[in-house]
Amino acid sequence: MSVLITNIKQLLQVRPDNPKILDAAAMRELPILENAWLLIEDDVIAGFGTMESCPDSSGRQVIDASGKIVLPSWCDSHTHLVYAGNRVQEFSDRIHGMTYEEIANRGGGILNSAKRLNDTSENQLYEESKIRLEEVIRQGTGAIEIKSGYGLTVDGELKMLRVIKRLRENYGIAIKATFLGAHAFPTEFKTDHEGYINRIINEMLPSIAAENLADYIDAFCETGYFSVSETEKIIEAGMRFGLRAKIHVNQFTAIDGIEMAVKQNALSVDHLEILEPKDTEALKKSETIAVALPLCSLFISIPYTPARELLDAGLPLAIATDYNPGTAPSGNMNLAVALGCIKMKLTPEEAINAATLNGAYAMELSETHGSIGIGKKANLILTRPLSDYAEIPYSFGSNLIESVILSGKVIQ
Ligand SMILES: N=CN[C@@H](CCC(=O)O)C(=O)O
Ligand SMILES: [Zn+2]
Repeated sequence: MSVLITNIKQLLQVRPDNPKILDAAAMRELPILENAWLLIEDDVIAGFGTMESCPDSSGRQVIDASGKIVLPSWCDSHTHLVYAGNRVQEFSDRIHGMTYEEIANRGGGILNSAKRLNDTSENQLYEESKIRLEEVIRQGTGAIEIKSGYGLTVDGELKMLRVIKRLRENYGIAIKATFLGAHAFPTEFKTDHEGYINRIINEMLPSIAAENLADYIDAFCETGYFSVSETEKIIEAGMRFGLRAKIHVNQFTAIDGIEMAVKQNALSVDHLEILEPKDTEALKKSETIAVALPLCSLFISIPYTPARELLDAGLPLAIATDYNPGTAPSGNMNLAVALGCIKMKLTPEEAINAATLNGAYAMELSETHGSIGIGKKANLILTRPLSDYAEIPYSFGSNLIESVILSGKVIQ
């Protein structure tokens, strides 16, 4: 199958040299082609250029993109999209003044979702999750990471990861799976951390590896959750099974988890709403990327990741949604990009780079996703007619997407 997109007003993120990551200096630039064409053969980008060199359209499906913008699909490197039910009751409780921490302390939060999930069948969980996946695809996401972590039992974690596997098999979107058994301590292990960590290491990890269900390992490294040394133990165990770390850290407190994660060569450290100069120092000269989650900051009213501090230190940054029932019940990357600009003071160029190529890096997908280049996956967003790409974060409440292309197939 061959699809030719013509008369593209602005083709964004054109990087023929196919870089794998963009540091702060590179993030300032968003290479574009004006009045462009793009050719898709099967599921990959086969060519692009300006309209003077547009290839013959005969025998090809032609999409006229006059006035419209084309960009690579969003790469959402941090989600918990597989979950059961929702937490609307806690939403009301927070509106009435309770904090996330208070709700968690009375057995709500992650443990609430875990109870629901363990009472839900694998089929039901798949049906609920696929609705969310289909929605984020329509919102322009073309590569996504999905975590487990609402099972907290061997069966529950396996159930979640099998659902992620089924989603990967049934949809054209790239999906990476992360094992997050260390999301919270189940009530029965509240005073027996070692017992639960042993269960993660000796029971969950071997079963997951036997079915090849995970790409990465994660832990919630936070005061009241997993300490730095507990997190390190879990990372090391994951690495023995070939799972590199992506770590929840510095969401509420800075406890030196970033330094440890960098030492363990984590792929990403995610959240970072609370950041100290030593954390930024630790990230320099590392291959670990910082991932900001602005929808979480918006939804539970916590600080936004100080993106300018990270960029001023020369570091690369990715933006993701954190789609989950408790702190960010939305997988809308368009909104995450807009908040990156409005609340984190990123320029539109920086925010789009953070949500495409750097997001792909945070899933080890930047070879194939996140920019326009020959041979890269044909996962694209086509906007409705716009004056300029800066309208994408500017018109933050509007749906600017006219259609998306996933693995070369046009989805309206
Ligand atoms: N902080 C840890 N995990 C999720 C929230 C989980 C939940 O509340 O269900 C997050 O990234 O914000
Ligand atoms: Zn998260």
